[in-house]
Amino acid sequence: MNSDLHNEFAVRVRGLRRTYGTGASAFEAVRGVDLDVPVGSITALLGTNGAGKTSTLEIIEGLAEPSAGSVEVLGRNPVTDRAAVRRRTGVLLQRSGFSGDLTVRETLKLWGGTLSAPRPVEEMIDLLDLRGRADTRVLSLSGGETRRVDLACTLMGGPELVVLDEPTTGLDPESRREVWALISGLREAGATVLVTTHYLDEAETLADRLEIMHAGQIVRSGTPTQIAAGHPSTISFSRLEQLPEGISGVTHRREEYGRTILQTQDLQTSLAHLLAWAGGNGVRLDSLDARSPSLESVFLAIADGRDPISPESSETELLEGSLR
Ligand SMILES: Nc1ncnc2c1ncn2[C@@H]1O[C@H](COP(=O)(O)OP(=O)(O)OP(=O)(O)O)[C@@H](O)[C@H]1O
Repeated sequence: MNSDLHNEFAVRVRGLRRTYGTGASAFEAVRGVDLDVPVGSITALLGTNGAGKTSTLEIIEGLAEPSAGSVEVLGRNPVTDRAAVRRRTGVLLQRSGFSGDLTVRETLKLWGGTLSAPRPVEEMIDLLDLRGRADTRVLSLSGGETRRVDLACTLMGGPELVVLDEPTTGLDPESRREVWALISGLREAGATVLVTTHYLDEAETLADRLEIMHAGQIVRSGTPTQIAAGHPSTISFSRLEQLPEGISGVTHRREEYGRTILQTQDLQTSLAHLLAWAGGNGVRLDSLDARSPSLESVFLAIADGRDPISPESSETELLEGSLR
């Protein structure tokens, strides 16, 4: 690892702001973001639609300048030290700009020519499982294969920091899992990964640390377990009109898509109470489902603007200026 990477964070962002347009039409897409990506970690940046993830990532990638705040990537300024940072960073954009007329091998050769120390083309073909498609033109590839070519290019320079913007969007479940294995392998090889994704299961499976953005700010930060802690568990079943009053621990009830959904802070007690009532009254709870707090429930609460968490009830860092 490079000697000037003396600090423990591959990316450090402080008070980052990004405004599009000026005057009356100005829009602030990033509103004071602090973000640390520990060296050797996989950090996932998640967010509701239009939260500002891409706007933030573009600044980290050195493609845009912040309106305010500071960004350090591998200890350097990604805009003014762009050449140095770029050599040590692999970026996967949502859409790559490669010509579809070239074959996979030609594309990798061409890309390798732009790098100072590229890994061999044939090694990348094997790593991304593209051997059978090496002489196929990129425009004839499936979505998953095209994404693997993009990833091969991202990894070809042997980057210390890998920035992946939605790496598995549009991939089938099998290809997604292959990409997950590849990303985990990067961490094992000592690289740092910053990834954005819309898939919560992906973030939960892969990431050591999550940063959740909403309306231009980071509103939750921590491990997946820390983030889910303190959120209610849910019990659901096919809609029932008649339910007992005051099931122990239940804090909220709603009906959605033909199901009754109960939220509880004490899943075991509420479930025991409900089952005892159902058993005693000959009631069948069809499609009964009980689950502990998940990242999904946290995320939906943030997206809906209802966020039941309180700072006392969780280890999660409740960040200043969170939900509005
Ligand atoms: N060039 C631009 N000019 C004006 N507004 C923009 C521009 N680019 C993005 N925005 C706005 O900034 C906000 C943040 O956009 P951004 O693409 O960073 O969010 P995101 O979290 O990546 O969203 P998504 O996950 O939906 O792609 C959005 O409201 C978007 O409409």
